[in-house]
Amino acid sequence: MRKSPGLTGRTLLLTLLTTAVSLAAILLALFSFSQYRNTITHLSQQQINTLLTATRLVQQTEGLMGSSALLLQAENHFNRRRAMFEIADRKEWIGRMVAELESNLDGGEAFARIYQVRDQLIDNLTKVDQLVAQRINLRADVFHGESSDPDRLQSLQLIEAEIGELLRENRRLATELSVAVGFHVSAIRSEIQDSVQQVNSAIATREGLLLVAAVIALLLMLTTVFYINRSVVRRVVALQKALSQDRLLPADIPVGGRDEITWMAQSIQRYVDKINLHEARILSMNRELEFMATHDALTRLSNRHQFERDLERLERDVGKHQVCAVMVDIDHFKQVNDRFGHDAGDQVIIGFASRLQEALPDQVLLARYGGEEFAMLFPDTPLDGVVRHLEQVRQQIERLPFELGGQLLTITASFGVAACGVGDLSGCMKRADQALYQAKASGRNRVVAAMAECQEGQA
Ligand SMILES: Nc1nc2c(ncn2[C@@H]2O[C@H](COP(=O)(O)OP(=O)(O)OP(=O)(O)O)[C@@H](O)[C@H]2O)c(=O)[nH]1
Repeated sequence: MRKSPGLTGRTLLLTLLTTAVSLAAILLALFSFSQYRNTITHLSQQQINTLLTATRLVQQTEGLMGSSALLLQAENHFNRRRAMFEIADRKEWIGRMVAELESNLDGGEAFARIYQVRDQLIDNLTKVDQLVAQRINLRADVFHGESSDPDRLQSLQLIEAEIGELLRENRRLATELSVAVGFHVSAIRSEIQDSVQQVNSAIATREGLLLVAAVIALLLMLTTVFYINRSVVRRVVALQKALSQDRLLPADIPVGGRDEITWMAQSIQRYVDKINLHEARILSMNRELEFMATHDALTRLSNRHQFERDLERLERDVGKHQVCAVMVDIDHFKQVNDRFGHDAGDQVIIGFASRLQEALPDQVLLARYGGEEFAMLFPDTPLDGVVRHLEQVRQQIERLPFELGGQLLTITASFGVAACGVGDLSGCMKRADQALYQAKASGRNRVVAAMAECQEGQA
C-alpha cells in the first residue's frame, strides 16, 4: 500500500508552494527594480549627456555666427586675428562635440552632412577672413589718399558683396546644422520616450505578474489555514469531545482520512477497546469474587457470611414486620457419606438445597450455614404459619428419595424455629438452633418451635 503523505507532508507541500511563489514574486520585483534602475541610469548618463552635447553644439554654432560678426566688423588685422582665434576655438569645440555626438548616436548619413556643413562653414569663414584682410588693406589704401582710385572702390564693393554672400551662406549652413542636430535631438527624445514607454509597459506586465503571484500566495496561505482548520483543529476538537465522554466505545472515536491524526485516533480506538475489555473482565471478576465471597460454591446459596449481613439489614425492620428464624439440619448425614462416599454426599446436599429453595416463597432468605446445616429467615410470616410451611417441606423431603448410584435413598431433616423480637436476631438464631437441637434430641425428622414463643410441631 502506498504510504499517505500525512498532515506533515501536506502542510510542508503547501508551505513550500507558498514560499516558492513568494520568492518568485520577490525575485521578479527585484529584477524589475534593477531593470528600471538600469534604464534610468542609461537615460540619465548617456542620452541626457547626448542631449546636453547637442544643445551645446547648437550654442557653439550660434557662437560661431557671433564670432563671424566680429570678424566682419574687424577694422584692423589685430581684431581680425582675434576673431579668427575665437572662430578656431569654436571650430575645435564644434569638432569635439560632433565627434562626441557621433560616438553616442548611430550617425549615418546625417552625420556626414553635419561634417560637410561644419567644414563648409569653416571654409567659408576662412574665405571671409581673407576677404576681410583684403578689405582692411584696401580701406587702409583709401585712408592714405588713394580713395579716388575707382578700381579700388569697385574691389571694395566686390569684397563686401562676396563677404555678404558668404555670410548668408553661413547663416543657411548654421540653420542646416541646427536642423540636423535638432533632428538628432528629437531622435534622442523619441528614443527616451520609447525607452520610458518600454519600461512602463514592462513594469505594467511585471505589476500584473506580481499581483497574480500575490493573489496565488494569498490563496495558498488561505488554503493552508483552511486545511489546518479542517484537517487538524476540527478533528482534534471532535476527538477531545469524544474522549471527554464517561462511557467511551471505540466507535465513538471519530476516525477518517489517512494521516497522523487518523493513526492517533486508531491507536486511541485500540487502547479504548483494550481498556473496555479489561474493565469488562475486571467487572466480571469482581462479580465472581463478590459471588464467591457471599455464596456457597456447592449449592450456590448465600453463605453464612452473607446470611449474617442479611440479618443485620433485617434487624432494622424487626418490629415493623414479624420475622422468624429457622435452622435446618439433614439427619444422620455422616452415614450418607460413609455409605455412598463424599461426592454422593455432595450431590445430596445440592439436591436438598434445591428442594428447600423450590419449596420456599421468594421472600424467604435461605443460606447454607455450614456442612449439612441450613438457615432461613421468614419475613412477614407469623410463627404458626412458618411451622406449618416447614412441616410441608419436611414431609416433601421425606417422601421423595434421592437416587444415588442406582439406589434410592430416603433422607429426613430436622427444623428448629424461633420468632424474633426487636433487635434480637442473633439471639433468635440461637434459639432456633436450640430448637433444632431439641428436634434432633427428640428423634429427628421434625419441626420444633422455640419454647418461649413457639408451639411445637411434630412429623
Ligand atoms: N459430603 C459432604 N459431607 C459433609 C459436608 N459438610 C459436612 N459433611 C459431613 O456431614 C457429617 C455431619 O455429621 P454429624 O455432624 O456427626 O451429624 P450427622 O451424621 O448428620 O447426624 P445428626 O446431625 O446428629 O443427625 C460429617 O461426617 C461431615 O463430614 C460436605 O460439604 N459434603
